[in-house]
Amino acid sequence: MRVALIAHDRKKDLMIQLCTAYKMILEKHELYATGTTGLRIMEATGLDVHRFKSGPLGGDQQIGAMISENMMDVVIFLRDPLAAMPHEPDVTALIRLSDVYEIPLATNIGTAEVILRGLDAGFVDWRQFYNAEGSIKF
Ligand SMILES: O=C(CO)COP(=O)(O)O
Repeated sequence: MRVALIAHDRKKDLMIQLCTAYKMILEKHELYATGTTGLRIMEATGLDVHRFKSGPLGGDQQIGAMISENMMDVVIFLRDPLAAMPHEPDVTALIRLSDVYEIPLATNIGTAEVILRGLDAGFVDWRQFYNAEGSIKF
C-alpha cells in the first residue's frame, strides 16, 4: 500500500513519534511525504520515504495529484489546527481530494493510530480492487 505522511511544523515531533512507534508496520509499505516531513522521518527512523516538495512549495499538491490518479491508499496528515498557513488552499485541497476518492485519511494522531493498525490488519485491502485509473477490477 502507498502511505502519505505529512505534518505541519508543530506536529512534526508527533509524526516522528508515530513513525517510530509504528515502524514495523510502516516499513512494509511504500511511504511518501512532503519534503521536510519526509526528511525528518528518514533521519529519525531510517524508514525509506519518497519525498516530494515541501508543503508550501507544492508538496501537498503533488500528493493530491497521486490521490487523483488513485495511486495513494492512506493519508496521514497531522495538520496544525491552531496556525494559519500560507498554503491553506493546498491543505484544504488535499483533504478534499481524499474525500473525493474515499481514501482513508487521518488528521490527528488518534485516528492515525487506528488507521495504521487497520492497515496492518488488512482493513485497507479493498484498495487493491482499484487500478491506477480508479475503476474497479473484477
Ligand atoms: O506544509 C506541509 C503540509 O501542508 C508540510 O510540508 P513539509 O513536510 O515540507 O514541512
